[in-house]
Amino acid sequence: MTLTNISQVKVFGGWHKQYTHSSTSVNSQMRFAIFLPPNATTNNPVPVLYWLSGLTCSDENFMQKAGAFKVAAELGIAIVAADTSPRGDDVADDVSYDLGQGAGFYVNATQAPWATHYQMYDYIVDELPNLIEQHFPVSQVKSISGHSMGGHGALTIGLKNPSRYQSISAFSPISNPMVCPWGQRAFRAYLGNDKDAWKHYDACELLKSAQSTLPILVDQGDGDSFLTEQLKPENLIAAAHLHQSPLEMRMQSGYDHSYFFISSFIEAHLHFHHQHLFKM
Ligand SMILES: N[C@@H](CCC(=O)N[C@@H](CSC=O)C(=O)NCC(=O)O)C(=O)O
Repeated sequence: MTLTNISQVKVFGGWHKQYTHSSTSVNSQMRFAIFLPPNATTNNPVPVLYWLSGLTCSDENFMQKAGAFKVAAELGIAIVAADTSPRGDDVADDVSYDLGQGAGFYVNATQAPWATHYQMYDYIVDELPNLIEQHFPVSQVKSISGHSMGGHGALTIGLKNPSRYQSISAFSPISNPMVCPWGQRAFRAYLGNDKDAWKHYDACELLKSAQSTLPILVDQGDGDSFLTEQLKPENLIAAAHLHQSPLEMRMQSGYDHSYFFISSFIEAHLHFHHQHLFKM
């Protein structure tokens, strides 16, 4: 698979680079960004934190706003930021910000017109890590994190694939998409009306049926304007409680839904993942 490098810049002794490539799973051109810490070499492959962003985002929001590079460089962790959907003139879209391009919800769509390209679950779980491990000085050891729609993606992908990841974290995740407007709209479009199909992509439903899970850290601002209607962290806590799943939910006083919040706590998330990425 050919990667095309479209930018590279040195930061905190490491490198931030963007690439485009032709994706077989989503059947379109895709772009991602990678941060490589200074100690990443062929002789010293480093573990990777995969970052999934929220509605309206691309690979750039996290990389430009989260302030993650200094600590990732110190800890020797690579970070890969994916796009949030397939893109392009021939890719189905919607006029609203919460469906279509920029809003792929990290599922494999089964419904027309979305199913042709919206296979973001396969892209994130299989295709992107395979590409990253083939082309960069990284190991197969990985963890996953994300924000809002990307927090939902990190939780569901981590919970469904406990052997592939070491740890999961999320900022302000859409915790129970089956019962909130953002999730219901996306799942109805991408997955159809059968709610049994929705359960495979709902973190609360996955926790309810989980016997054991990876360690999970969630930070949620109590000043978040989406908290009550869309995010529902109390449902995640209740679902984790059923089987004593290892969830640490931290309510953070006064913080909103923005990248100001993410940048305030990203250091703690990197340390949390470091503890699990390097325990082997
Ligand atoms: N445009 C919408 C809200 C869009 C928004 O807030 N997007 C968030 C993620 S929300 C959940 O997935 C985001 O990360 N935006 C990008 C950023 O850089 O802040 C509206 O106006 O309500």
